[in-house]
Amino acid sequence: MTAAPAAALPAGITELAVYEVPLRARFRGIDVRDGVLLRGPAGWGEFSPFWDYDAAESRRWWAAAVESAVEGWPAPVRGSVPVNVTVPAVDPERAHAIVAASGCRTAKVKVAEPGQSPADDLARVAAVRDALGPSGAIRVDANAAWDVDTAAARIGELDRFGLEYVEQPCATLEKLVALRRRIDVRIAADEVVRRSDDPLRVDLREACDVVVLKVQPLGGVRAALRVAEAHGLPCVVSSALESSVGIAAGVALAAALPELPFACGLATVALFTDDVSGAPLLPVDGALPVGRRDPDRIAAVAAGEQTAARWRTRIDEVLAR
Ligand SMILES: O=C(O)CCC(=O)c1ccccc1C(=O)O
Ligand SMILES: [Mg+2]
Repeated sequence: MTAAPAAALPAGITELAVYEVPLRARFRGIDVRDGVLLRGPAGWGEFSPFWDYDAAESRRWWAAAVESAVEGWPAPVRGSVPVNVTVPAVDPERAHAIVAASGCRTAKVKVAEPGQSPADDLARVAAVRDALGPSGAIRVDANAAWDVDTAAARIGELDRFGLEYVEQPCATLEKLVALRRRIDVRIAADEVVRRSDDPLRVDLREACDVVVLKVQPLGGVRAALRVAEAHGLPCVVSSALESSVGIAAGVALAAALPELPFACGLATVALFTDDVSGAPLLPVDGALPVGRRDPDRIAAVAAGEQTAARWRTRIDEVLAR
């Protein structure tokens, strides 16, 4: 970064670097991913809240980056983390190719994309089942797009291909509770937890079977471990589409959880056309190794001055109280 933000950075932060990397396919309305890397005594951390999130919501993301850079992470209880391949809302041929190339035995498929039809979802999930074979696991993520009736109908159709769970099918806790009474497929809670004012106190009883944990939105590895403990449900660690620096924090969380019954959504560096690290955290045989990544390729993926300036402003807003 050419100039530091105006506000004082936390003690120990010695360097900021802004990256910008195009995605291979549009994902959650994003074509280019950007974010800030922070260097501290424990190593590098990532701060990359989405641009549609305000300063208040971004504060937990900042806390996660500072934890990574200044404090570091709790000790791992496993040395590698099984992961799912993430399939954006692409056509069936592309979905098939993404899964086949991944080496993963679990796939997470985006469904209910605005502008697409139920037939598009069915074709994509069919292609993913074909690529995985009968023994692979398929989960779908609707990102809160459906009302209860629509969710029940769509999940019934998609479950023809065998679903491990459906992530955030409806927006609210009440709708998830109503839906869960009507379907046999497990429900995973994502947005209702990570976008809540208090993720520790969301009443998930009867709303879901699985909790999705994301390091940045929950405010760090330790904060996410507390969320896992508070709910006492099986957890899946997933990314917020970070570079390998941020993904390493997700892997640290997954590695520190007492139980890890499902594959984690941490293979998303594969959605990037490039990475901040020359040793990107990409899955080998469906798993990621535990360990940090340094941004040794930051010069190659450095953001332009406009993007860098935008991030300086954003950090100032997050630090202003
Ligand atoms: O879980 C995965 O497989 C990848 C991560 C992912 O889907 C995601 C990434 C960025 C923002 C939101 C989401 C989401 O789970 O909805
Ligand atoms: Mg999700």
